[in-house]
Amino acid sequence: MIRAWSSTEVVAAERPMLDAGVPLMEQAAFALASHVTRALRRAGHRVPGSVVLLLVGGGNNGGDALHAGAHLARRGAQVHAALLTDRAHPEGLAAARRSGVRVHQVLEDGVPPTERVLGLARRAGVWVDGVTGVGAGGGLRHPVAEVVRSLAADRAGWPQEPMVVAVDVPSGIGVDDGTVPGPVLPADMTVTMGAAKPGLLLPPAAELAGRLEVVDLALPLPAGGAPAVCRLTSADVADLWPRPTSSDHKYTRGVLGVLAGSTTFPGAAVLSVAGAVRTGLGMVRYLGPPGATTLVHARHPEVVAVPGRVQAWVIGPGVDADDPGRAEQAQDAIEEALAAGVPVVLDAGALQLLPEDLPDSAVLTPHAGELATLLGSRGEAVTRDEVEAAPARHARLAAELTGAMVLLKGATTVVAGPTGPLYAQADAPPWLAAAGAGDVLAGVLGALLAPYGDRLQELLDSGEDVTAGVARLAAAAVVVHGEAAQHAAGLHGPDPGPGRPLSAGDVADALPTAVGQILA
Ligand SMILES: NC(=O)C1=CN([C@@H]2O[C@H](COP(=O)(O)OP(=O)(O)OC[C@H]3O[C@@H](n4cnc5c(N)ncnc54)[C@H](O)[C@@H]3O)[C@@H](O)[C@H]2O)[C@@H](O)CC1
Ligand SMILES: [K+]
Repeated sequence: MIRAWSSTEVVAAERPMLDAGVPLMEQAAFALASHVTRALRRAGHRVPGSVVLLLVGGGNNGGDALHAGAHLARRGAQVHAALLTDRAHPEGLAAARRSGVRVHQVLEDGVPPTERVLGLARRAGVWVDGVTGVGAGGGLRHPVAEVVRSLAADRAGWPQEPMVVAVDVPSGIGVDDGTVPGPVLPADMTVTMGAAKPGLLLPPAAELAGRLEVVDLALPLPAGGAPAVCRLTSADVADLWPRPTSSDHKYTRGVLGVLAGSTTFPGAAVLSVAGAVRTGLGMVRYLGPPGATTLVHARHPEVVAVPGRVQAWVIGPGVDADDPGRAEQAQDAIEEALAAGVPVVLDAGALQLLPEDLPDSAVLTPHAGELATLLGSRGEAVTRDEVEAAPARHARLAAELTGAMVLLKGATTVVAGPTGPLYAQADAPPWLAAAGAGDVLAGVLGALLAPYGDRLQELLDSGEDVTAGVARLAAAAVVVHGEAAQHAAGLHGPDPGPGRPLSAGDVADALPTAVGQILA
């Protein structure tokens, strides 16, 4: 699991080590230089002869860049440092000069002239972004904001873009909330010090961080304390997977009720059932209109289409909340699920039928537009764009207002409960942005929740942190769904290339392979 800690916690953890004289900046800079070296080699270049430009701000982030530049210069790189303020880190600057880094004080009347920085930048194959790190907030300010904006625009126009390496974070992101309040130079790699920061995992900032490398500085982060943001890996998913044993039967493996599909959207029923069945569970009970039931049976004859006891529910994919009969049926199912105290996934149409208060064993699965509508119905008027600009904050707000777990779908999906760490999963290839993919995800999540349904009350009674458990399972469902999409898009294997188009059905069909690979 990748854990991200807030900038306050990281700075607090660094303090006793710095007081004890541990040379954290030297360690950080050495690791940074090593990562740049490795990245150059991966790209088929050698360090001697490579031209590196350090973009240096006035704090310790610039200090890291200068010290790393000194290492790279000693390894034979031609290193230039563009000082974007008049207060560059003194020891870093001295070390850089001693090692042959060419230092350019590019300020004119206190302002770095963009053309001059661009001139240096165009000669370099690697740009090291050491403008600001955890010490800055609220987006880059004038005048460095203009420099960074021009560099980002200039780079995008190059036939062969330089490699951008961000020091600690891409300068200008919202380090703790993942927002992008102003210009940011998108990085190919971010070398982050001590621990990942929330903005490196949360969208939209995370999408500007590139490959993430965490430098272990042995920081005394609170033992057992909760990080701000987590990201599950396939290995974490394997650990929590409900692997069947020889003593299992269909009821112990979980029975999932699926109320999905309508005359208008019968396909959603097929896809959400496929998501559940192909993830693996004891049984699916399907409730829907006759036409959709026929379609479901044609694909999944094992599905039972009569009501009965279930251990979890998926309610809402393809359900038209404006169809009074169907809305009433969905509402009854929601009430039944909540009264029985079993986990329930509330998707699509069901999001318009929510009761006032929900438990955190209910998982809402909106996309940004649906979340904006949901928040609007709770007195928080926001647009879809506002949700997309700060997904973590809005997902958390919706969780606080409803009491439920919120899984906000996107290129990076965020899971937020009313309390506890957030999860941010970036497992989906862009090919997954296709109709019906969300229906499959609802089914996957239902299949993962069903085996826990009967034990939920028991877990609550024993003081287990159910919120944390449900959040983890929701994040796990996103991992499995994303992995299946990788398979369906042909993105597995040593040299996968650009991938290929997929349908939601292809994703469902790839689920057994994805699960098998995760558990292998
Ligand atoms: N505490 C330490 O000794 C360690 C710190 N490390 C590095 O130090 C960084 C933190 O250093 P600092 O606390 O000095 O802060 P930063 O270097 O992150 O930022 C402070 C600098 O940015 C400027 N600034 C602040 N807000 C700005 C804005 N909105 N727009 C433009 N400029 C702005 C300030 O004037 C100052 O020059 C970390 O991100 C990491 O890179 C690492 O070396 C590890 C050890
Ligand atoms: K930076």
